[in-house]
Amino acid sequence: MKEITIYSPATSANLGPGYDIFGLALKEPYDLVTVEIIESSCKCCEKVKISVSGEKAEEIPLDPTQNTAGVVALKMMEDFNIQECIHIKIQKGIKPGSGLGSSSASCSGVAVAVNKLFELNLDDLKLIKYASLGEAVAAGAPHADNVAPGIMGNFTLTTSYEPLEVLNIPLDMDVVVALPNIQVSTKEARKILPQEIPLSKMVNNVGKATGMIHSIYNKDFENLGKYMMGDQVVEPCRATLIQGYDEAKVKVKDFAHGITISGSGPAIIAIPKNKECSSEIAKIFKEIWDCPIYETSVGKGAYEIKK
Ligand SMILES: Nc1ncnc2c1ncn2[C@@H]1O[C@H](COP(=O)(O)OP(=O)(O)OP(=O)(O)O)[C@@H](O)[C@H]1O
Ligand SMILES: N[C@@H](CCO)C(=O)O
Repeated sequence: MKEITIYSPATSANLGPGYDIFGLALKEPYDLVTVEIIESSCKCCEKVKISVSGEKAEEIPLDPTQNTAGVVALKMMEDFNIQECIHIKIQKGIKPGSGLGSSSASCSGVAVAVNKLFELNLDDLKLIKYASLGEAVAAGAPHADNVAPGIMGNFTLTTSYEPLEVLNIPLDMDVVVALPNIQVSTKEARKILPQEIPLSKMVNNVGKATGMIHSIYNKDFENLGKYMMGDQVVEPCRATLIQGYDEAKVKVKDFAHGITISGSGPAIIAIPKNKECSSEIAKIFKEIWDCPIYETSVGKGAYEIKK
């Protein structure tokens, strides 16, 4: 039967002061999402069947109403009156609960796959809207800062949620990412955040976030890293959840323009000063956490892999 496979990248959200707004697509790690049209007369009780392999596959729900990819597919199929049944095969390269947009990679991958397979011709913004519905299952809120770069690639700004508005900025930059073996659920890491903040912190964070955009346009990675580390609201709350993070911050100082928590953690992302510094940062991360490390760079959004 007809099928399509999508490369769906890991993404790093927030980048310090850009909570729920900033996001980066990474070249590695990534998920592969295959969607196959299966016999309409199949005996499966659902229109959407899911199977998962790879990183922590056993922890991922197969019920399409609980799996982030399933939720997106069901909604798209309902809206476009798609009668066929589909089998979603997710090969996880991104560990769930990582802070690298594992749940969102499935959402983005399936949105792009269903769009192509059924020739829906949806634009990126509509795909991001559908994909973000899946995030509500994993994070308790349909935040778009992972699915936006997951679909568009590069650096994205989700400038509005109602209505959804996303801006995309090309960015060619190396990063080093550590994935400490600590479990942090996005849902829980959102609950510990303050619902109200003093005006002074708002002023600080807007200043740092706007400074980041200026730095990106000027390819000034030194200032980008400095501003990225200036969040006074979210990062200080979550830093306490990641053992070893404070030590890492001190030890990478000479090698990184900046370091922060990726998404809701535990992943940590650093901007190296150069290639040699990238290896030094990777070494430091390995010593502290003895965990998977990715020396990678900003990359493309989800795309079809031609077989
Ligand atoms: N297709 C899926 N892929 C990954 N996780 C899924 C999927 N469907 C449901 N989940 C659930 O979502 C949760 C993981 O999502 P969570 O947002 O906590 O982590 P993450 O996506 O890796 O991190 P972050 O959003 O901070 O980058 C787990 O409870 C997992 O079982
Ligand atoms: N903006 C979201 C990203 C989760 O990856 C959060 O920090 O909760």
